[in-house]
Amino acid sequence: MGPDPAVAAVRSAVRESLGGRPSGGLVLVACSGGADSLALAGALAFTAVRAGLRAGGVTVDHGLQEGSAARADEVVKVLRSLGLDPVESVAVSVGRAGGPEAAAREARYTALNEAAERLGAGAVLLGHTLDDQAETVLLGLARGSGARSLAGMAPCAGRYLRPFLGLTRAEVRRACLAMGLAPWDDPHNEDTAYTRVRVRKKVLPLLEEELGPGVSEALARTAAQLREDADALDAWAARALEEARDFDHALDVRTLEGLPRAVRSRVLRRVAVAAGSPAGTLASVHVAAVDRLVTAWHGQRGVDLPGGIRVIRRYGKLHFGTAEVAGSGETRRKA
Ligand SMILES: Nc1ncnc2c1ncn2[C@@H]1O[C@H](COP(=O)(O)OP(=O)(O)OP(=O)(O)O)[C@@H](O)[C@H]1O
Repeated sequence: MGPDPAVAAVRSAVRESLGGRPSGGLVLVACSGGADSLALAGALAFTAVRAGLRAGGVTVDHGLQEGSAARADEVVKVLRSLGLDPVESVAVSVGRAGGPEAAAREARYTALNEAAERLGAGAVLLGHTLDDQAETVLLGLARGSGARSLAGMAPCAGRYLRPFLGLTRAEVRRACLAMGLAPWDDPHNEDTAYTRVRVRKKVLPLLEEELGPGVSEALARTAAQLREDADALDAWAARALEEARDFDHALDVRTLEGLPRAVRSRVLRRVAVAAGSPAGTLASVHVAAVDRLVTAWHGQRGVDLPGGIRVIRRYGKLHFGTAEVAGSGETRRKA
């Protein structure tokens, strides 16, 4: 008798995601002890040996909940019992900036990056599922996001791999239990004070009830399609940027005018971020304001962006720089 179908599915998802890695390389699973990342650990332990890879694990203790250190110890024990080696527990201190959830995520990724560097791991696996992806897309739609955000989480981003984006949370949980692993259920996942939990527990079930089953799968498919579109537009923008930029890193307005707005706004965003405007606070209204310097210019002096970056149009070029530098340019122009 073969393995339980859910177990077979998680193993095959991990095998597919690890395909083509150089043999002998180390792959880490980022494990919280929840059903998703525990199933991931179980599937990795099974798959890695057969793929000629070494498998290890890291758990991060955010220190935010009662008993979190003991739980991290528990996770370490389970990962070791699966045969993973090395296994590390990393305690992080979580700041408050941007809210506790965002701060915990940032501290976690910093810790995972450091662990990957220290241990020489080529890949880190994350347990996000199709349901997480559907929630991300719905939240993005509610915020009016563009294609890049609606593309959701990438199956492969740098060293991070998400093998379970094609599997439902229920399927992954079944696999976890069928492998004899006891998941820890984070009480936060039940707390409807969090928008994401309300989307999971109220909005998506209502959509499924009213529109028919398969809404989450459909949202995840939308994400995958938009990822391809957004990748294509980004590649176009990268080429367009090379064409529009002169030796001085200023952008030629005529070249920009000839681009579709979707491509031009990507070029402008990219240059603004490279100049020092923080990606997180640079909103589409800011990019639209810079775009008007190109398409609807009435001699206005310039546009201020977050991070003290100023964009000015001068002699058919857009210049991005700190407000002081741009300001001195303006003075020169007037002189
Ligand atoms: N404490 C932890 N230690 C190690 N890995 C973790 C921890 N918490 C989460 N992860 C990893 O991140 C994945 C996603 O977890 P979760 O959905 O709780 O995080 P999120 O903050 O919503 O997602 P993201 O970090 O991508 O924004 C988990 O499946 C697991 O692989």
